[in-house]
Amino acid sequence: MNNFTKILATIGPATCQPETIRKLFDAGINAIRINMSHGDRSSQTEYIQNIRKLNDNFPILIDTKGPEIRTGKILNNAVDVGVGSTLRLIESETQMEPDTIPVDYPHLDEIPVGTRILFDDGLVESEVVKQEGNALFVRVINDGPIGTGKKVTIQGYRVQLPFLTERDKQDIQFAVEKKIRLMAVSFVRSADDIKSLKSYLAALGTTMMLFSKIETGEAVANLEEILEESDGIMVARGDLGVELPLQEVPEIQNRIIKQCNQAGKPVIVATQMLESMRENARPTRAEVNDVAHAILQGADAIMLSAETATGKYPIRSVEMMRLISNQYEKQVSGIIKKYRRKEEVGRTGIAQYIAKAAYHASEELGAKAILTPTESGFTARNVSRFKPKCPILASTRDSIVVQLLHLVWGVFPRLDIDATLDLNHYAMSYQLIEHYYKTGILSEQDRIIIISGSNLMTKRGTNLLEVYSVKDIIEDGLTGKSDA
Ligand SMILES: Nc1ncnc2c1ncn2[C@@H]1O[C@H](COP(=O)(O)OP(=O)(O)OP(=O)(O)O)[C@@H](O)[C@H]1O
Ligand SMILES: CC(=O)C(=O)O
Repeated sequence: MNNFTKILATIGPATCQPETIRKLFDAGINAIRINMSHGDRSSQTEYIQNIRKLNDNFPILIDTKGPEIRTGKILNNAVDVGVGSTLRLIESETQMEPDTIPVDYPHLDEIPVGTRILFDDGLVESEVVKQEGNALFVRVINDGPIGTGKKVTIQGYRVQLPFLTERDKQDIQFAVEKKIRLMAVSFVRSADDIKSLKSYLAALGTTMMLFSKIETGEAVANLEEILEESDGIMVARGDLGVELPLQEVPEIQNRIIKQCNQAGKPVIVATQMLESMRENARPTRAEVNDVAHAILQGADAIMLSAETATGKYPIRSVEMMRLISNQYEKQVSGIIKKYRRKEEVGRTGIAQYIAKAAYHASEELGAKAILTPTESGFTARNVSRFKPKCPILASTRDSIVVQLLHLVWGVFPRLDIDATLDLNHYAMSYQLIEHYYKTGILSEQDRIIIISGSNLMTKRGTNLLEVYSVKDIIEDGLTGKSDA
């Protein structure tokens, strides 16, 4: 059992066929992202159907559009704009003339002359030179292509759209109908945004695991409260790099990863990780270094965007990420140990202490795995913080918890709907070990660690650490009495 770092791949025209999805699975992805800013209902429906045909339970994460502005449909899919040229921005769905760019924003008349407007995460930069009715005229500062559905960033301006737009609500309803349980939430600004989304989901009679995307200065400032309300975080470097000075992105990424690790919540590092592989079969050295760096910093998951959505080498991109993660992931515990030890003195709860003890025991005893029966995933997430060298085998009765745990570093979740909590402790341990023994994950000579709550019935939380030799427990059987 390898592949502790989780890989999230964005699906798109390059990868939506079943045979390609199968290859993505085989290359080692752990979840698929559907970016709701692109495609239409029929393509999104097709993606979900094709994924589920191969694996009905495969984790799918929708990424909301959020209160953002995008270009409409551009003729021939992209237009090259030159430095010094003037473009006219209007609210429209489709481009009618070459020098007019349609955008999906009704308040263009609020944007003052002199404002910087960036397209496609800053690829093309421009400045407003004139307002005329509802149209804005901008002068291009650096040239490049402007494509269909590309992000439009108006610097220093707070977009006048509600946190949950009508479009987002429709997209979320669609995801709920399709029984999707993971969501990356765009442009979260505060904990209140997440609370309002939870209320909206509750009104729809459901819950989802929510990954807040940190992509603005406001979100960076409110990280602690956002993290508290969220199930996980995504470092959305595309927007971060245009909303804030680009050179600040590395230190923000570092801070977010540390804070998520400390809270025991999964963090995904996203955007341009192997960007050049959209066109090339091999990444740049800098990209390989970026992926390695995110892993060594303690990221739970790394993401592929256009590389797998529209790129020429989607499968190779996943394979490359796997090669890099396999090279570095076993080194993470040594690197994070120093700062973790300092942080935790005097702050540890009982369950956190047991998780830490499980990590230490696994290293000293050379354990094959740490087993955690878990209701909410909390225990498994807490062990994952220490990045042990052996897998964390988590079994839970809750399918939404399984989905989340697929994105947590080093955790291999299993849905165990038959788990009975009225078993005595030994019998529960026996059943778990027997399962992993029969499926070939454990063998007789292995030692394993189980952490759980001593009183399964009252669910008082994790307070027990046990160490077993697989051979002994298999010999002793369900009741713990050896026949010999
Ligand atoms: N479903 C899709 N259909 C077509 N193209 C897609 C799809 N998903 C992604 N893409 C393409 O891949 C590019 C990168 O994907 P990514 O998901 O990072 O989007 P993005 O537009 O940069 O926005 P975001 O900030 O939401 O991530 C997109 O700009 C788009 O061109
Ligand atoms: C993923 C995303 O939305 C970003 O990087 O901005």
